[in-house]
Amino acid sequence: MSRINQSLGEFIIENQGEFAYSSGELSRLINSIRLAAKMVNHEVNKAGLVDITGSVGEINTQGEDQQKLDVFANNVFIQTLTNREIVCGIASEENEDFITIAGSNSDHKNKYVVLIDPLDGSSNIDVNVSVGTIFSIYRRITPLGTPVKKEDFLQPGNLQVAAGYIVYGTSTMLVYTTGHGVNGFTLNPALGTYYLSHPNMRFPEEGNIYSVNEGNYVHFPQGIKDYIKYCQQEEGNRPYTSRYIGSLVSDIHRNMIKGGIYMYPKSSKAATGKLRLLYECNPMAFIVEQAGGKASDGETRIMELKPTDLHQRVPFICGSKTMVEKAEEFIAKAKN
Ligand SMILES: O=P(O)(O)OC[C@H]1O[C@](O)(COP(=O)(O)O)[C@@H](O)[C@@H]1O
Ligand SMILES: [Mg+2]
Ligand SMILES: [Mg+2]
Repeated sequence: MSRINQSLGEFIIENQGEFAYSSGELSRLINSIRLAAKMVNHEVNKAGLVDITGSVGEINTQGEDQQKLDVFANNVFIQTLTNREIVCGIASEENEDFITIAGSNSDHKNKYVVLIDPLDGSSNIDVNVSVGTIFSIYRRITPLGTPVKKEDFLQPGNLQVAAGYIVYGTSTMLVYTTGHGVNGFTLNPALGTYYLSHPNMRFPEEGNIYSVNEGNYVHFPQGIKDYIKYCQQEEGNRPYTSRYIGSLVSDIHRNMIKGGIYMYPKSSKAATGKLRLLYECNPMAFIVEQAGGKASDGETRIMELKPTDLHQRVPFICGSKTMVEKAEEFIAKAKN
């Protein structure tokens, strides 16, 4: 049951009954993410001050120039989850391998694994443009009492028990789902409390915003080029408006509120696209679908893809249902 301005803590407790395996552990897990996000929010708001700006001068496991805030956010989430003894393993976009968390009794008794993109939209940190954090939660499939294994992290997205993101923008919001719809909570910085501001978020069936890095246009597959041309044609409610922030969380958050499509296709420069299946595409796909939208790699439902590698990348198209279906139509036509 939800009420406007209900606090996130109240909402979690009042809705934990909805959850199939409710034992309070998932609630504690989401509460820990809420806490870690507040600590990261505090640093993000200082972006621009010397000590938190710029690169650490190292290339991360993604081959990207790792930012100080990437490292800070990664440490905060890993520490907060580890200290609260509620997860048996964590996989992060910033870490080569997954982290096993035995627990203080070294008994590997915890049920959940968490996968995180601790700081999404890193290229926007130093230019004061909104960034985010993305999280995805699964029940482990290996036996309790044994160390977590890689297969616990390589589960298809449709087995997620919860997923969400935090957007650090004009305000800070935490948006998540446990498979019972999508709810958004805005942080009141004065009180340090998140309040339910966006109950039961829904993607408009159709929208008029398209989000894609058109700088890569010449490298895109023909189907994507044809769809972008379709978006720009003078017909019906087109041409659509082009909006691209370059932070996945912020682009999808805007499109969920206003209606629109986000695309990060494969290209001749990136044969499998750029975005990571485990840390970005699966959790955002769960949110998008729970809000009535659609998410695919252009052909296959993202959440049905069987992951094979901790850092695999996939083409990603998601948003308003009819717009994603139209894009898939162009992709299929160009293939024939
Ligand atoms: O600059 P590009 O190639 O358009 O890529 C932007 C995309 O890359 C990302 O920044 C990748 O995420 P990270 O910042 O977590 O590495 C997405 O947030 C964003 O949508
Ligand atoms: Mg990211
Ligand atoms: Mg990141």
